[in-house]
This record gives sequence, structure tokens and C-alpha cells, in this order.
Amino acid sequence: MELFTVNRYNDQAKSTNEDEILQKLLQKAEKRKRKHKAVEEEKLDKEPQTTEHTIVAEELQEEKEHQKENDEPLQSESLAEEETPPSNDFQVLGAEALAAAAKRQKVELVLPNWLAHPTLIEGNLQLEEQAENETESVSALQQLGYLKSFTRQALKQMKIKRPFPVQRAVIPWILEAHAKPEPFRPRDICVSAPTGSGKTLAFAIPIVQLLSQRVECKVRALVVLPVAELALQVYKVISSLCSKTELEVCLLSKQHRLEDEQEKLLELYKGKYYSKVDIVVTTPGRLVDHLHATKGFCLKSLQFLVIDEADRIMDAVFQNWLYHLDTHVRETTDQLLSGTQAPLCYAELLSSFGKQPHKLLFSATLSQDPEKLQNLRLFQPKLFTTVLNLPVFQLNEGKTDSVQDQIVGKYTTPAELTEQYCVTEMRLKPLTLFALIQQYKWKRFLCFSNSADTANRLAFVLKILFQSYDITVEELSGNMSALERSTTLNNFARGKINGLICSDALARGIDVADVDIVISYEAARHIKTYIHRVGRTARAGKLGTAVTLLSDQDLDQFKKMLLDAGKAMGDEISVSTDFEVEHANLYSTAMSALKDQQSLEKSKKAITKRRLAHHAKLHKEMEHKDQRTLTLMEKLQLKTISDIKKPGEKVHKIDKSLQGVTKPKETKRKRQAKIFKAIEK
Ligand SMILES: Nc1ncnc2c1ncn2[C@@H]1O[C@H](COP(=O)(O)OP(=O)(O)OP(=O)(O)O)[C@@H](O)[C@H]1O
Repeated sequence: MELFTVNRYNDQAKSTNEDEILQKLLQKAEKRKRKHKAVEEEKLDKEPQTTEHTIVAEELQEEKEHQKENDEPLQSESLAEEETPPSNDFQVLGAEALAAAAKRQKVELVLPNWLAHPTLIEGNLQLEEQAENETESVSALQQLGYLKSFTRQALKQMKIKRPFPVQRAVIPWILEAHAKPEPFRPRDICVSAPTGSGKTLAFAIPIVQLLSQRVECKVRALVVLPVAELALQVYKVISSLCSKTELEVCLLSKQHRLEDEQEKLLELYKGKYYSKVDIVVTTPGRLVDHLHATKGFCLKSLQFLVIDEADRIMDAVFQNWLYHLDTHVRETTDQLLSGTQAPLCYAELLSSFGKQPHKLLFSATLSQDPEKLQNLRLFQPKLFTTVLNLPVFQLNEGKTDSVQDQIVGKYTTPAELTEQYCVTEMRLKPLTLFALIQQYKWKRFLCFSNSADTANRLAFVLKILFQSYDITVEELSGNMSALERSTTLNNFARGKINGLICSDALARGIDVADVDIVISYEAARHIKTYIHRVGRTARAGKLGTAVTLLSDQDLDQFKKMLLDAGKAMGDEISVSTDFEVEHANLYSTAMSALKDQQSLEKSKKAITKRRLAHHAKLHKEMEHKDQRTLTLMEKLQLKTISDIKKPGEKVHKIDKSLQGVTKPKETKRKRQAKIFKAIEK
């Protein structure tokens, strides 16, 4: 029967394979017999008196096996391949596909040409400074033909003697690109250079020089930064550069009133709006506010769009500001084309049509992920980077790693930065930090934690620990108001405070002079955060140290994070155990004071919450009652509520309705919104 099946379905192989198949079947039968015999012998050895029952079972088993064999589809190919009996294991469906997928080679992403072939920014700030000091050469600025005299003067006032490597690479390139006539359009650029390497001047100098010849005042450059503090910093740099020109710079950020900014931006003359500024420095949120609310705010003449800390702005959508900006630029062009807004002349129409600003992106951790960059719709982009100078890249040069593997997700830190770490126990971290500061005599340090609350608690404990020492520490976190933050920063800059305990809100971009040490009290969760934190020291060619406090659990993860980014761990430092033991009592006093303070705050919060909930309930009840004067009890309750309000705060309309005054005409939704607002306050 088996042979018949074989013959029937495999005509061609009939004559040639028949003997072979027969041989194989015989072999197989022989093999099975031998196996069976061996099993039997084994059983006999174990159980000399075989019961009738077992014999029957064996026979049944044998019979089953025969049956199974007969049921198996016999094909010449499968038989030919079959050397071992088929396994009875349960077969996982799709397992083959999975195995094949695992075997398949990893698909390699191919970098676009511009990312794979960047322009390298080369140079070592420290070595250059040493060389200059040794030779006492004439100020290098005078030798640079591309700098205008007003730029040189401004730089001199800023005590800048020579351009930094990133400035040497980027400034002449932008100037040259804009020197070419129409229809040439400059390529958009992305600049990835370490923290403190002078990226601000790299875009500010060419923009100011190129706009300095303008006749009519219009917004021609827009600089966007993620936070107000950074915007202020960049505004100051650009303002100093413009000091010897007619250019007007304006800062737009949520720290000012919108109306005040509108006044600074525009003036109305004979029914037409005229721009009073040439360069606008802003945050994305504030920009969107003005695009929506400021009549006459027009960006159709925009020539430069600078996005500083570009990866941060790309990661967070920030009210989709780029979309709003694009829509605004397109709308004004459409108005010109449709005739609703008459152009002055044909040349204006031509120049405004479809014209996009020159986009300049800067960051120390610029994403070199093509997908992310695509969102910015860059025009024939060009990359300037220091990343290929990484030790990891040099190590891998002989290997097969693609350029993509070597540059995407890799970041450089300043060459002047020394990185260290200190392993300690989780519960002793504040004490270890205190010991480190004392032992290494750190006098100007920034200490970063992962949250504003931790910064607050740590500052509290450190203040107690340092009470009898001449070290002052203060908190600087997102929990504080903008005014409080800037006062604290100023005090630190003036040397009134030795150390700031910060949250990551200010880890980026902030340029505080002469920070010797940056401590990560908690290891940064992301490599970008780490790069920006440690970048607050070792700026502008100065030396600096970054120390990370790690618990045993954090150690491996931290090491991996650095390795993935092409960085090494650095040296380990430690504190003397004697010092820690000596201050153990002080530490426990500080910790119990913290506990007391926390429970006090907790109960304060609970009381406020209860009062506000009561307020909301009372208001709800009053809403449903007819208009009537309040009872004495209700008046008293209202007084308690008004006590919660801050001094000087306006009395909300809700209170009027509570006092029995005629209810204002408002919708239910509006009223609810007001109540929530009041509760929030
Ligand atoms: N050519 C120069 N010579 C001396 N100092 C300079 C020069 N260029 C910039 N600086 C100084 O270096 C410091 C850092 O500059 P800047 O803030 O532009 O760095 P950055 O690369 O933008 O840093 P980050 O990535 O942290 O924002 C500033 O204090 C600036 O005044």
C-alpha cells in the first residue's frame, strides 16, 4: 500500500527511488525492532515479573505505533530526508516563520547623504587659548575679513578675542551662502556642537551683519527658544551685537504683558501697521499668542528662522507652533496674490511668493534621526557636527558599523569636562553629597535632581547640614515663580550663593559663569538631560567637573546609557566614612526636621483643600436656591473663604452672587469655569 502510494504520486521517481525507498523502510523497521527489544529488556531488568496488564499495554503501544506509521503520508522526499523518527512534540504554529524572521538580517537604515557626510567642526578651545597666550599674537578677530567693524567692536566689548571652532565653521558659511544672487537659495543648516561652545554667536553674528544694511524696518529674523530664561539670554547677546547698528531687537515671552509687547512690536499710522523691530526672540507659546492676537504682526519678510535647542522644540510639539507659523506665512503670501493686500511693486510680489526663511537649527543634542528632522521640512539641509570626533567613532573606524550607527544618538561633551561618579547608599545620599562638598571644598556648584519636589527637600536638608559652615545653598526649580528664579540666579552669579539645588527645568542652555562642579544628585534618566546638565560647567574653554551620585542599582543602567551615547564612565570618587559617621547625628536631625516640615505642609494642604471643597459645595447650593440674603452662618463661611484668597486678589464674581446680589447673566459652563479657577487659586 505504501509503495503504491509512492508510485502513484511520484511517477518520475518510481523506477529510480523504489529500491531506495524499500531499503529505507526495511532499515526503519529494523531500527524500530531493535529499539523495541531494548526497551523490553530494560523493563525485564527492572520488573522481572511482568504482569499481564503490562504486556497488554505494550502490545497496544506497538500496535498504535504501527498504526501511526501506516497513517503517515509517505512521500519519496520526506522519506529520503527522514533519518530519525518524527518527534511527537507539540508543534507551535508560526514557529518556523518566527525562526526565519530571527534569521533574517537586520534591516539597515540608510542615512540621507547630508547626515552621512556632515561638515566636521574641529578645534580644541583650551589648546587654542594656550597657543594664543604663549605667542601673544595680535587679536585674531582683526584677521577675520568676514567680520564687519561694528561686529568687531561689539565683540571687543563682550571681551571676545577670537572665534570659537563652531563660529569659525558656521559664520563664514552663512555669510557666503547669502552673498549668492537669486534664484540661489541657501541650504538650511543643522549645527550639533557641545554645550558652551558658543553656538549663540554662531547664528547671531551673521544674521546681524546680513540685516544691518536694511532700509525698511520689518521682522526679518525670528529666534525661537524653548524657555523664557533662555530667550532672555539670547536676546541680551543679540542686543549687544546690534548696539552699533540701527537694528531693533524685541523679546517676546510670557514674563511680559501681551499688550506691552504689542506696543513694542508695531505702530499704527494712518490705518496701517508698521513693524518697529527687525529681530524677534521668543518662545514657541508666545509666538503663537502673537500670531493669533496681534493685528498687523506680519512675518512675510522673514529671512531667518533660528531654532535653538532644536531637539527640545522638536520633541515637544509646543502648541504646534511651526504649523501656525507656516500657515501665517502662507496666508500673507495668498493675500498678496489674491490682491486683498496690494504689493508695493512687482518685485515685492515676486520676492514674497512662496519664499521660505533660511532655517538654522542649533543644539548640543541635535537629533540626527532623519524622521524627526523631516517634520521641519528643511531645504537641502547641511549638517555641521562635532560628533564624528567621538572616541567611539575612532575606535570603530576599521569596523563595519555604518555611519548611522556611529552618529545617531551620539553626543559630545566639552573636552574640558572631567566626568566622575560616586557610589553611595540610597538613604545616605544627602549625607554623601554634604561630605563630598566639604571634602572636595566645592564653592560654586549646581546640583540637579530629577524633580522639583526632590530639589525642594534636598535644599531643606542641605541648609540644615550647612548651618554651621560658610556654605550657602538655595533651591532653584520650576516650583518657583519666574521672578524668584531670576533673583536666585542673579545672587548665584554674583557669588552670594555657593550652590543651587535645581530641577531639570533649567538644565538647558542657561549660561552661568564659573560653575566649577555640576552634581547629579539623581542620575539623569535620559542621555540628553545628562549632556545638558553637565554642560553647565566647562563652558567657553574653561575646566569643569561633573559628578553623578549613584546607588548600586543605578550603576549598570547609567553605564549603559553613557556607552550607548559613545561616552565612557569616568573615574570613581568616594568620601571618607569617618566624616559620614561624624555627621550622622546632624544628618538624622535634619531628616527628622524634614519629616516634621512635610507633615506640616501636608496638613496645611488638606485644610485648604477642605475649605475650597466646602466653598464649591456652598456655591452649588446657593445656585439652586432663590435669590435671598445670606444667613449669618453663610456670611461667616464666606468670610473664611475670602481669607484663603491672597491679599490684593480681585473678588470674584462668584462671591457677588453669594452675597445675594442679582445673579450675573452667565452660562452654566462659564460659571463652572470660574469656580474651577477660584478653586485652583
Ligand atoms: N568666541 C568666544 N570667545 C570667548 N567666549 C565666548 C566666545 N563665544 C562664546 N563665548 C562665551 O561662551 C559661553 C557659552 O556660549 P553659548 O551660550 O553661546 O554656548 P552654547 O553653545 O549655546 O551652549 P548651550 O548648548 O549650553 O546653550 C558664553 O558665556 C559666551 O559669552
